[in-house]
Amino acid sequence: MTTKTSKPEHPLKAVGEFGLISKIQTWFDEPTSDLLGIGDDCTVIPREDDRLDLITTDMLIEETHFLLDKIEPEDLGHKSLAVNLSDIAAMGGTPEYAWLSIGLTEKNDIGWLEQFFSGMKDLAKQHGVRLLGGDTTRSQKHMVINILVSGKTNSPGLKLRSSARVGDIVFVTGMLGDSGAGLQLLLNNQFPGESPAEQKLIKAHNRPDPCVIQGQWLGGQSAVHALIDVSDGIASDAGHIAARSGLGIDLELTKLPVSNELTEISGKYGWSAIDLACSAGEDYVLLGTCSPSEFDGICESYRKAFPDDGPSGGNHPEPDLFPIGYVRKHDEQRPPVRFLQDGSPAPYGSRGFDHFKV
Ligand SMILES: Nc1ncnc2c1ncn2[C@@H]1O[C@H](COP(=O)(O)OP(=O)(O)O)[C@@H](O)[C@H]1O
Ligand SMILES: Cc1ncc(C[n+]2csc(CCOP(=O)(O)OP(=O)(O)O)c2C)c(N)n1
Ligand SMILES: [Mg+2]
Repeated sequence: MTTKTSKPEHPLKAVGEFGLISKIQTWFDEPTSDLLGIGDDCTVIPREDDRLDLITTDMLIEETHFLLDKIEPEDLGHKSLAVNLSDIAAMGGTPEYAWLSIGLTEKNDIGWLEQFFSGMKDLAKQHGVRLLGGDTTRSQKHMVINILVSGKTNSPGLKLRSSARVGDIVFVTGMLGDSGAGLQLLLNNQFPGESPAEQKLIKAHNRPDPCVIQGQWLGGQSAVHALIDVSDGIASDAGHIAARSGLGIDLELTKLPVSNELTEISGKYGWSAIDLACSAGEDYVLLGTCSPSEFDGICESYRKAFPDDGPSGGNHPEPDLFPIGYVRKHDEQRPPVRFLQDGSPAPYGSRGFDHFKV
């Protein structure tokens, strides 16, 4: 990649983001297999009559998650809620309520905030989500946005990271790598983008559409077993399904769905579209596993259910389920997620995004 921000090494680099989360789990003495707890896209709380409450929270910090002068305030409001709705979608759930905590700097004046809230409200309305509370503080240097979203599903509709089965087809619901390329353009000071292709990649990064209705639909399919959203890149997110299911995953590099715009702009700047698709993250498509005998039928029904762009257009130009690999048994000799090129192990290693390793 042409643009790398050089940051000092973080003291948590060796343990990493996910190693730290495991430590937090042990420090709190929280079990690893309990539905209620840490480890999936949402916390799941069983209620009466088979209802399951879903709760998720994600934080966005200026300069870590966004560049304030390279994102429209409406888009930042949209994205802050979208990344949380995406976690509800990844459980096969329906979002209901949101809580917003914000730390504001002198750069966030009232006009800017009105637009920020307009972007968030439009997405909330689209999905029937109500803002029920939050907290507001001053922040000295960086804007901080933390949203908590609650939602619901039921036992048959719940899709866990731990439910993959050997032989399942691994699929994604949309293009990979557009968002990562959009970020590279922003880091190269190309905002709002020179060409329609560049603008589209920046939009995929700054204004991702969460796959909420797609997640609900997949939740209704018993042949779909595991589901996660792609926030850290498929290399990492497929790894979460593999780890939680105690299995391995093989992903075929030639099958990754990559947009024409990503191919064009990667060619223009000499970027690797495959690297962006595997490890840049923030695609906010869903990655799932499905019984192989039922996959074709599920794809056909999916295309009928989503004949066009979905409710807000956005970054899913060809609604489809794209098969990208298989679930296999765990094998100590192989990495949990292995990349193949035309069926043979590829000389390719890829890690997803980790806050302490970048
Ligand atoms: N600081 C924390 N304390 C407790 N649980 C955490 C913390 N950070 C993350 N988790 C939990 O660890 C799991 C993985 O988190 P994360 O990778 O952020 O998931 P996601 O990509 O779905 O947001 C989730 O179940 C999340 O609730
Ligand atoms: C300025 C800037 N630098 C780097 C990134 C890339 N980036 C930041 S966070 C992230 C991964 C997703 O965020 P995270 O906080 O890990 O969300 P979660 O996995 O918890 O949903 C990526 C790819 C970015 N969006 N903006
Ligand atoms: Mg998170």
